[in-house]
Amino acid sequence: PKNLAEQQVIPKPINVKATGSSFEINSNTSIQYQSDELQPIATYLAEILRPATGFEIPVKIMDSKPSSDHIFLTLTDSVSSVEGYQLETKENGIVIKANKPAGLFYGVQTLRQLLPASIEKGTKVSDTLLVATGIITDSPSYGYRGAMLDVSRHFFGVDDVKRVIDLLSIYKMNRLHLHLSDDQGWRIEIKSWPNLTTHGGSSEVGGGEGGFYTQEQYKDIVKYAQDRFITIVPEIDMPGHTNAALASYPELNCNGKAPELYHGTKVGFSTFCIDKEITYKFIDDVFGELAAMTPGEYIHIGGDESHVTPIKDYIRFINRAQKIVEKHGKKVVGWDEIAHATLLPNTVVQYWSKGENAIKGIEQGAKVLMSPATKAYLDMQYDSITPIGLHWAAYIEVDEAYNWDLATFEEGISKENIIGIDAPLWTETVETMDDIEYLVFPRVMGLAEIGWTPASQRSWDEYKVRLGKHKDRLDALDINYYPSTRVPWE
Ligand SMILES: CC1=[NH+][C@H]2[C@@H](O1)O[C@H](CO)[C@@H](O)[C@@H]2O
Repeated sequence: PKNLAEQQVIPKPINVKATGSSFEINSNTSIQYQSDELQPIATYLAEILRPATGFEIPVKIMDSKPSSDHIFLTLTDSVSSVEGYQLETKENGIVIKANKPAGLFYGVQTLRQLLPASIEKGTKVSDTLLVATGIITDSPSYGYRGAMLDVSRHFFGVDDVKRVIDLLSIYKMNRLHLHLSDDQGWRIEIKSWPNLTTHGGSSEVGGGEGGFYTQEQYKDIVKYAQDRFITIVPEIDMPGHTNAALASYPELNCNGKAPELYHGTKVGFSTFCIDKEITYKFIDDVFGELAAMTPGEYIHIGGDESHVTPIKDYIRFINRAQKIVEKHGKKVVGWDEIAHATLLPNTVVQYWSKGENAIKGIEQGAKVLMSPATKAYLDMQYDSITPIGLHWAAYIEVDEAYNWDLATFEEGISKENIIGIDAPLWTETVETMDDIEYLVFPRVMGLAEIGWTPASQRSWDEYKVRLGKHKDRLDALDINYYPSTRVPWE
């Protein structure tokens, strides 16, 4: 195989020491884990290797006396970072060490990329599976590395969401933010307010049939994500972007009249009725049911573009909404306008358009989640002829999506203020899984690297070669990526 140091792993590992030989995965190879909690990770790797090799690849608790030819997964305090790992490959076996299971999972993702791309096809490969020997010591720069899928403008079913989870996990992303409600659709069943989905979930942009997740389906998505060390961050956008909820319940409207369902793509025309107590009963019920099925620590309350909510009302609303979320045991994330309100100590400000809002948040002691629209918005067209996507913020080619850093993007927002990166895919113009993959890939890979690898170790000139050599892997994974002419695809 290529020397370990010449491998094309994305995100780029922090430290690679090659020893110039190789380990062969053979018919004796087993995957052995140190404790039962690690068995699912061992099985995850086995289920990649078995179809590719045709070997049995048994998965079992570690033998008392380790022998050769095996892959070992062990936890140890000698790895300090909670998501870090050490991957050591010798001629007679592989040992992946980590402090927590997540680190082992990331070591497995790196091992996956040290093997030929053909293993991703799920069929028997001709080449012998050789892994270059050496030691990879790796850990992420930021703890929040994620993407957002807007399932409101266009609805995407459970299988599409699971495909997104599969693909994000390959690049060590650990958050999926689901934009579950907006003007055009309410996508999560709330048992105490059933019309939200029976009516509010029945359409989408362009007038299609929409759809929604039952609570069982949402829990299935949460577990599928958790098994891949991805935490779901659910968003209920408010007080603006609420036409679907307002259309579902007349009593939520100040004038007591429910608007029609909305199939367009305008923003900023809707608002909850700030002065009605039922509004707060509503969000208390919604956040109560959502929190009960969301193991992650965050619930996103939206807060963007409340253009028809008087600012003083907006502030009162955001202040109350935060307290309701925290009453249900969750921390709050909101789009950067929420910084006009009084932020609770754990509230995170998601920077999408106004740096001064994020800085207002920092002045209140808040942390920032970086999603600047000119760099991280995956719904932006690559250029003026990209068939889908928007360009209100910018055209974002693959190099432009890579050529920036979280800690230097905005004067006044530095590393210690930032919890990580979130790459939003808004779906006004996105209707199919192919559309999702076309806008998300390859840019999300560079954004995953921005969240993982220190800026001092990154450059477009080096990354573009590594990305170009990743082509056969993207093809093997059947990803409908944008073949940018700025990448030397091999
Ligand atoms: C936070 C935010 N609010 C707006 C803005 O981003 O632009 C998106 C399109 O790029 C749009 O869909 C969204 O409703």
